[in-house]
Amino acid sequence: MLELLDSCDSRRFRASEIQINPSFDTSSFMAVAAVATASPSSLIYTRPSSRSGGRIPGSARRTTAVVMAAGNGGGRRMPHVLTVAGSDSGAGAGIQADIKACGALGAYCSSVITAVTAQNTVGVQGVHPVPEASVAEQLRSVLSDMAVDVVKTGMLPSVGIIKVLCRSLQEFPVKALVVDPVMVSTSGDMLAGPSTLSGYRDELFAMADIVTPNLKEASALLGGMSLRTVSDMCSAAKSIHNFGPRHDHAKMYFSSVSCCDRENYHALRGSRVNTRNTHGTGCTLASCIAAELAKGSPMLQAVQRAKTFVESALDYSKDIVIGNGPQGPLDHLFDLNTHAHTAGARSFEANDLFLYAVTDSGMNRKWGRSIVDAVKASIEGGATIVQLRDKEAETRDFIEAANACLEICRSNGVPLLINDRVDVALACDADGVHVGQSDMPARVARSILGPQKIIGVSCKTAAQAEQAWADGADYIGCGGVFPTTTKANNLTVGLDGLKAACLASKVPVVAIGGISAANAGSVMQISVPSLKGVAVVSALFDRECIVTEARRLKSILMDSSSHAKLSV
Ligand SMILES: Cc1ncc(COP(=O)(O)OP(=O)(O)O)c(N)n1
Ligand SMILES: Cc1ncsc1CCOP(=O)(O)O
Repeated sequence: MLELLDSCDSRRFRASEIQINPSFDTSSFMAVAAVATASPSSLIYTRPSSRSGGRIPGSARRTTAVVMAAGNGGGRRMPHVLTVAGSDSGAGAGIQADIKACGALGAYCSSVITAVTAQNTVGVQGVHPVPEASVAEQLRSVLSDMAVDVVKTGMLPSVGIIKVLCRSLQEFPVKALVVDPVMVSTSGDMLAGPSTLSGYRDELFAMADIVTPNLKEASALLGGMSLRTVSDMCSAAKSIHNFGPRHDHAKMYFSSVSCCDRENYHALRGSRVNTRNTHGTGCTLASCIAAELAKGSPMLQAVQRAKTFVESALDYSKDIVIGNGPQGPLDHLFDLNTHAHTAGARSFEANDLFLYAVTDSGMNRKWGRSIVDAVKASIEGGATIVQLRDKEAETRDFIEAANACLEICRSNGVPLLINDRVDVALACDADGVHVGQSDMPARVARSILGPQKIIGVSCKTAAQAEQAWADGADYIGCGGVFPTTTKANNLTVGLDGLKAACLASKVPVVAIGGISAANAGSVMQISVPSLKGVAVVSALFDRECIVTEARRLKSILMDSSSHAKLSV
């Protein structure tokens, strides 16, 4: 399927395309993938202040800088979608859905409101078109000032408004036009009069790059034609295509199952999600296509990504309850919320670093215990955070061990991080990762893992600490403080090096390397506020009784930190 999709990539922005989507109004548009594919690297994450101790996180500062630079004519432009649609008071569809969907995919979304509707999960209680002159004024405001890449249309309640839009697009051409010919709501209520059919057919379709009717709308556009089989849908797509788009490589997409152009037929299969929360899926699909086009995706890729997004949103939203009616909305921002909602997961606090247990598979083998028993014992002894560090494990075994340890950590409210392996952390939904200077850069890990996960970075110097903060790290691990045999070829920074890094660090610090009950007190006594604890491997896992050693260390740390507090 992907090969077929790729074969059309060269036609970006030139093709006129038609999609008939029969299933959004019947809850049948289903999740193929459990993981959202909204390209994470293009999202700008700003983390909540509770995670950042009130400071402005690096990512938020960068966003501000971009906005200011763009105002001065420099800086980075954001992909920009303008939605021309109706307001849905319930915010499941219309303008509100469009803005959320574009935002979730990293595109800026401006809005021209064509109608104000009163609706909820029960149905549509009122439709009030906005006067044509006001629509024209809104269009001019946005299009004359902002660099809009793609226009996406939703509810256009009258032929007059369709004509106003066509004139604006002639005056201010954009890269692509996505037309979602909204006529009937998912609840079956009429949102545009029959006269708009001619407006679409005679005016707007000729300018469109893709048209995305659902089955009812496709049928209405074709004079009530019955559309039951895939073959019906294919011929409907071709008929609708004949209304307008005139480009050489004209394509047609139809249904959640397939899409085609003049020469090719592409399967876009999914499976059904059993949910009542389907309100706004049509608007969301069209907006996602628009957002992807604005980001520069070729049309088929944009359609595929949009479909994946909607499928994931349906899957993630299937159990949410908003309103009492039969048709609930999606949670468009599921990707931002998912990890925060993971049962047992909680946000990072600096004091989590107090007694940081870093596992070692070799040591546990030597003492004849499983990783799970070792982690259990460290938590029983008082470890406040655990890192799974295994340089030899096969990926499958690593994930299995991580899942087992995660269960223990979650039930004890202790975060579990994965050493080096962002893929393993993602696979088991661990609380985060710890990366070194030669591993995946923290800013890349952040863009992959999203705003909620914990990211620690190994740093030996003030400059590395500064960089880690700018990259969005939650904490740094500084060391080796003392010589150690656990990690080969590791430069020792000593207490002075630790102090320098702590003084420079804007995020909490944990000391690591050669730390044991014999010297943990001296580490904490450097008394720099950013130093929050010690991370140990052999002092716990290369001992006969992990619980006893953890308790001993904890009590030393508590003594020395209260001593340090008194002497500050
Ligand atoms: C808490 C903590 N600090 C530092 C390290 C070292 O990480 P790294 O530099 O990536 O070395 P390896 O652990 O990969 O050998 C750590 N793991 N944890
Ligand atoms: C992983 C790591 N990073 C710097 S030193 C070190 C090893 C710490 O092990 P130990 O606590 O046994 O000295």
